Amino acid sequence: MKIDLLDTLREKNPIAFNISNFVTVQDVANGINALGASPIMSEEQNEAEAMVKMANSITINLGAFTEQQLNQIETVMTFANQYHKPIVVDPVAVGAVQYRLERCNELLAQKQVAVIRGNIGEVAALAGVDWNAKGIDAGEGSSDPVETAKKLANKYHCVVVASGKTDIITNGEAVIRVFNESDLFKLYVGSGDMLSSTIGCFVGVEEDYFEAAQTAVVVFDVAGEVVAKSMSKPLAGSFGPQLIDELHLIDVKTVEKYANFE
Ligand SMILES: Nc1ncnc2c1ncn2[C@@H]1O[C@H](COP(=O)(O)OP(=O)(O)O)[C@@H](O)[C@H]1O
Ligand SMILES: Cc1ncsc1CCOP(=O)(O)O
Ligand SMILES: [Mg+2]
Repeated sequence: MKIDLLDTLREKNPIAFNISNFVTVQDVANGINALGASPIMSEEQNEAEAMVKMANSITINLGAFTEQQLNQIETVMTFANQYHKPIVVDPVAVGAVQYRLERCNELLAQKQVAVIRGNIGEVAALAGVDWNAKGIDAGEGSSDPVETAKKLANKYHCVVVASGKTDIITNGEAVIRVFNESDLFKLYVGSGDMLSSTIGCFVGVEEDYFEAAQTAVVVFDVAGEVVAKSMSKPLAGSFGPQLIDELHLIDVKTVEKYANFE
């Protein structure tokens, strides 16, 4: 695993264009800014081409899109493919809302993305695998998460990150599992969105998207684990800001020391 991509990220300070949701946009912007990227958000169709040309990567979060935003998202994805800029998609709640699932599958069928990052309920829905998702959360199911993630990666010829207590990263063949974790991630809305946008930062500096996704997951998970272990009162409200602080502080040595993957 290329953990020193963290240094590359900070040297290059990539412009990370994010189409976020109104719930978590500020945590996403501050999280990836603290990490060493340069976030920019936009919801305006008329500046789509300029945004894509300027950006090193595009992260599209489908957390709370409107019909108008969907048109902008389509335009942005078209330009991203045209200008060869990597796209990360976060398919929020596609396992729970049929409308979202249909729109997301349409986008993924028409455009080429670098990485899909969702919880296992979202990944299963896109892969067409049986699972009971619960709103924005993964929910429950008995299908094999690794086979499910691989199926989705092969369906859309991209890297898939299926997050959860264990995070699964696959290009459809090879699989890496990351075991760093904390229950506090589940209590902080936006953890998943921040992870997706962190992956967006790394695909902006590394053309091997499988490698980029691995580094992003390990950096993000270790940051959260380090924070959780350091808290005298491990509570949800203060976890988020401290996670942002740790994304600022974390270095290659710390990640190498605590990273737990195979
Ligand atoms: N059950 C869990 N226990 C510990 N960490 C988790 C758990 N679920 C998710 N995480 C961590 O939380 C982050 C967000 O993942 P997840 O909760 O699956 O996304 P989402 O918020 O989109 O549902 C990931 O870094 C993942 O490692
Ligand atoms: C609560 C909520 N509703 C629509 S988007 C959103 C945030 C989802 O964030 P995450 O998937 O990172 O928990
Ligand atoms: Mg999510």
